[in-house]
Amino acid sequence: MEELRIEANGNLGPIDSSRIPRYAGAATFARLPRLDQVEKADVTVVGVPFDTGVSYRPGARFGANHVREASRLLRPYNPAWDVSPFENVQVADAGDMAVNPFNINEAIETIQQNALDLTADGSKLVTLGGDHTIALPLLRAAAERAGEPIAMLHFDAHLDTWDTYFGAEYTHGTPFRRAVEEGILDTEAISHIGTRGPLYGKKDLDDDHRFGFGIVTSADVYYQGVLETVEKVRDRIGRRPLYISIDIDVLDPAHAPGTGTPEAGGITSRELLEIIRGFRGMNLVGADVVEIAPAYDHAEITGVSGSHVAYELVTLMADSALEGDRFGAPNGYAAQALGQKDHRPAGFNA
Ligand SMILES: N=C(N)NCCCC(=O)O
Ligand SMILES: [Zn+2]
Ligand SMILES: [Zn+2]
Repeated sequence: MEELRIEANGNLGPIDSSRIPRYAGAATFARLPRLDQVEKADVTVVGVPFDTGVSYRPGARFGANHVREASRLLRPYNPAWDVSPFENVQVADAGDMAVNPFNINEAIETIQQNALDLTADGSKLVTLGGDHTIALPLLRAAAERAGEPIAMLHFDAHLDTWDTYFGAEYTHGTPFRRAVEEGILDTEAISHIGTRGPLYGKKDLDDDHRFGFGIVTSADVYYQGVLETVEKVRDRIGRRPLYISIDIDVLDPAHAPGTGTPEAGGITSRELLEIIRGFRGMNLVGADVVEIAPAYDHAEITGVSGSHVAYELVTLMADSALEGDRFGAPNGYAAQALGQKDHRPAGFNA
């Protein structure tokens, strides 16, 4: 069947859902072209079907395709930013990395190499997991491309700075401890957001603090709100090269039931989307959305959350490619609601 796509500024966009029903055909992220259909992508979305690192419910190996399916309903204009991301930059879907499910060490090597290959021409990567183990090789590749240790914001119910499970060093509960040990993170500029739930002991927090992490708990987001959360981390990170890793279990299980290690008391999808919008102008060099396990999902709730989160990350990358300094510029609906109406995108009336 012919693909009728939206095209603008020389960028090949999504299949036009007003001419080809959005539920028809094979899924790519947001119905965007595959990487082999474009000359070069500024932003590449890639899947990593890998969940050999999980400590509880398996199934995140199916996460990327679940997000692609749920992303059919995304539309090309993002009103919270007044930006059409797929018009500003070329975004494409590279499909899935072929990762060995029986050998974690080999899988990590493969992911790192594939991430380096996909970013060799300067493209930025948004990776759909996969369990959280995959963040380590993705961070290695991002730090290598940046040429320096990078800042990181880690959205998660969990710290993921534990040491080992059953003696295993590379698991979904340990990637950020490994990353600090390897010196690939700028430990002046790393924070967890959305942390909550029971730990093994107080030592978990002491270790985490020693590694340099700041923590904005899920309760902090509730009590201080989106804007203060954004301001705090923006002050801490500034314009450093930034990687954002989003474990979907940062959301309350009501907003993301389809995940392997759910914890009650999470942030809402509205809060998460608004926090990302608050990062306008920050130097996002790479991102992932992980831990989506469709077997535990219902009515695509988690797939929808994941697809919108990835869409905001892509928008942040596309917005940064536009002219002008956007750092700290008010953005998102919360900023608008607080009276910064001059930044309200055209078309929204009071
Ligand atoms: N990264 C995620 N989602 N979970 C880590 C949980 C590790 C544990 O079983 O204690
Ligand atoms: Zn988690
Ligand atoms: Zn995690």
